[in-house]
Amino acid sequence: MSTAKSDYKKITTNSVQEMKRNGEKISMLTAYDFTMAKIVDSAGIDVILVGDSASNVMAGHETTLPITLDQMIYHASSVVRAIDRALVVVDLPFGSYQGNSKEALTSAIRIMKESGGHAVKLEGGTEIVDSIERILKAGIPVMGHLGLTPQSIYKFGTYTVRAREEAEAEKLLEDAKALEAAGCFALVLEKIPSALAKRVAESLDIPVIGIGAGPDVDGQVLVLHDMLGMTHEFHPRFLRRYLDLYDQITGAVGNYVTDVKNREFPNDKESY
Ligand SMILES: Nc1nc(=O)c2c([nH]1)NC[C@@H]1CN(c3ccc(C(=O)N[C@@H](CCC(=O)O)C(=O)O)cc3)CN21
Ligand SMILES: CC(C)C(=O)C(=O)O
Ligand SMILES: [Mg+2]
Repeated sequence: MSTAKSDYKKITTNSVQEMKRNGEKISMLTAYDFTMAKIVDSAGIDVILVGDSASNVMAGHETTLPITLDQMIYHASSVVRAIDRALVVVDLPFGSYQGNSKEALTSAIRIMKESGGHAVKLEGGTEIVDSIERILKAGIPVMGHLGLTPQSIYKFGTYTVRAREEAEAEKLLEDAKALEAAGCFALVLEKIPSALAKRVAESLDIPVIGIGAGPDVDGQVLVLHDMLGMTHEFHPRFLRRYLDLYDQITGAVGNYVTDVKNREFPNDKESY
């Protein structure tokens, strides 16, 4: 497939599964606010993730752990108001689903009811299958997330590539199969070897969307602010920058400051 954006009018969980069956790659980016979501949706993205990376990108926290369910709902409701076409998936934040399956369901229902998002994403494998099943029984689509799972960063201590060792790789494949069996409509794989990601994508019928998982998966996801070059200090190997907005914004703001200082803004045409 060499087409740019596909001709789906509205993306659903069924559409992304159909894309995998048809060999069409799935495009996914994060968004956390109305204005950015409107641009990304108009540009033809398939899936918008309201990621808990908002904790880093929007709020300046070091990890994704501090962001709350209320804050995720605020971001997600802003995104939902902007979109005409994309499927909107919302991360369940740390602490809103790990307690038990009832807590997970309550959190997922709040996301759906209060934000208008279309699906939720949870980090983890077999240990959260009962929660996933309970959420699915309520009619809420679930996306899985395996490999580098930032909500468990303190268990691992680093953001290095995951599942390099054979035992870990087998465990990840088993987790992926368990998520598919539980009924997840798709799965994110973060920062794992390409060969393993390929194996997972070939072993599953549901779409596998990679970030730092190589080319042989069914779709790709990046954090919007990273690919736009706004997050200056963040340059993992998997990141491709499509713009250098940090530098461009710095230049624009610098020009504005100069104009104000030099009394060159506003001019007559810009005044009443
Ligand atoms: N801005 C942003 N982009 C992301 O992709 C992102 C977030 N925030 N926050 C939540 C998680 C955390 N993620 C991460 C974090 C670090 C690396 C990483 O590769 N860090 C180091 C290497 C660390 C190591 O190898 O020990 C790097 O090279 O930048 C990758 C994904 C992905 N997610
Ligand atoms: C990096 C993606 C997959 C994510 O979970 C996030 O942005 O929170
Ligand atoms: Mg996340």
